Amino acid sequence: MAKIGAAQTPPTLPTPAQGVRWTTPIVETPGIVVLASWIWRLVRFLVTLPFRFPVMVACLAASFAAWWWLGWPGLAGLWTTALVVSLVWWRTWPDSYRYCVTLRLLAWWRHVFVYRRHWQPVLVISGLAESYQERRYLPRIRRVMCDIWADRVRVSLVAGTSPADFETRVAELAHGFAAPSCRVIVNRPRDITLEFPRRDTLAEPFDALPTPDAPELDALHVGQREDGSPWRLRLHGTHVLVAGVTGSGKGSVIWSAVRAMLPAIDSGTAQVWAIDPKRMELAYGRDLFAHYADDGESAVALLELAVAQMQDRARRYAGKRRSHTPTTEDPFVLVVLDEVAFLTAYHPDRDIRKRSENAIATLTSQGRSVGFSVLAALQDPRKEVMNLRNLFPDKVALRLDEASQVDMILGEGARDRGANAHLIDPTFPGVGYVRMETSPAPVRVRAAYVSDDDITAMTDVYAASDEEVGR
Ligand SMILES: Nc1ncnc2c1ncn2[C@@H]1O[C@H](COP(=O)(O)OP(=O)(O)OP(=O)(O)O)[C@@H](O)[C@H]1O
Repeated sequence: MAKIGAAQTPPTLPTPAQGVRWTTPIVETPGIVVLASWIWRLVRFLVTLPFRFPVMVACLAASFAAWWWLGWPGLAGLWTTALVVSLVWWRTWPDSYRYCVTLRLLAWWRHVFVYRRHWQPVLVISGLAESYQERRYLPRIRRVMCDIWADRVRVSLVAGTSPADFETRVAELAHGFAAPSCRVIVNRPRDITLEFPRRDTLAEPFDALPTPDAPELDALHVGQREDGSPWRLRLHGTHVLVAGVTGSGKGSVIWSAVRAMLPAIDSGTAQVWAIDPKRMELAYGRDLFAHYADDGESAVALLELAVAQMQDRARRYAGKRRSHTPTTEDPFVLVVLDEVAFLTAYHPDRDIRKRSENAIATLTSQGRSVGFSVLAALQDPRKEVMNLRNLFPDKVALRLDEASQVDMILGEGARDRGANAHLIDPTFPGVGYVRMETSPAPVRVRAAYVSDDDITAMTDVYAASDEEVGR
């Protein structure tokens, strides 16, 4: 008799749990097969060892040969000679020694004791290990290389996964391998490199850079990239928007660019037209500018003059040439706009707002090929404040307030790829992220700091005379 309250099951129907179930049969692998597989792995390891670690194998082989033929004194002699050669090499050619010995040893060490050791737990916990038919597949480390500031781990992806899976887990990977950040570089299909900096090369500010003799307007040296190489900013043939909260160092990007252009300004092949609503940032070097405006009315007049000159140049070029080469007759014109939202959003006069927006839109959409560029700075990148963002092909994200603003500036996916502009330390002004034309992965950079004294010195040497610039 069924108990009161027990589940009632009709005796003729099987419950779903009692339906037919197929289970995978368990077949025991014979011991000989396991043994053969281990022997095969050992042989493969020994055969490939000289190709994978040629220097280490050669050292061991030479040591063994010295000991075999010459005994312990021979081995001691060999190692003493190696030590002396090493010391002389280190003292005489430190760079080549670092490249050929120190960094290779470091790469080997980090491969074995950091990446291989923690690879499985970090990848499994961060969700990058894949399972298929009850087997686990891990991306494979192909090689670890070190340079002066970062480790580069080359990885083969598991079939069916994509680099985007790694890009969305850069924070987990960085913390997992105790690195300050992680960047994903795609080499080929199923072949990526994870870049882990070992230290922050941009932690120390650096002074204004020397003025070049012949400035390249499409690659102005304005700062340093995280990997120690120069950060070159293109101005000729593009427009640049620099976004960052107050105190993030927008001024240093603008001033570094102007400084790098100085000889071209001096020779008359380039002009800077400046709009400075705060009257603090650019006023200091006012004499360097061909035109200067600091209130709404004069700023719009300046922008409309730039549009008129640009259109005149375009009319002259029509049907004759398709690109601009800076000359004294047709100089490269850089319109610098500090706090562009003052004109497009905050100015009380609606007419001024409308006219400036039209002028900026015209300059940014038509100026590129005739030698007119806009370099604009902005504190708040939201659409309500600046809806012309997309007319600027190149953007620099300095320290931002919110995570959501990163993609607004650098484009979709930039934050997933490691551009954490919202996490930049406030004590690191001038640090930011840029996207280079050659790669979708954002690059961390720092602008050189151009002090007030530097600006004064620049003005003393290079100030444009009114006659020269036709003011
Ligand atoms: N590249 C840099 N390296 C070191 N220090 C810097 C750098 N840029 C700026 N600073 C420091 O940070 C301070 C603020 O910089 P800056 O005025 O350029 O910021 P900003 O973004 O233009 O701010 P705001 O929008 O309020 O004008 C500067 O006074 C300077 O001391």
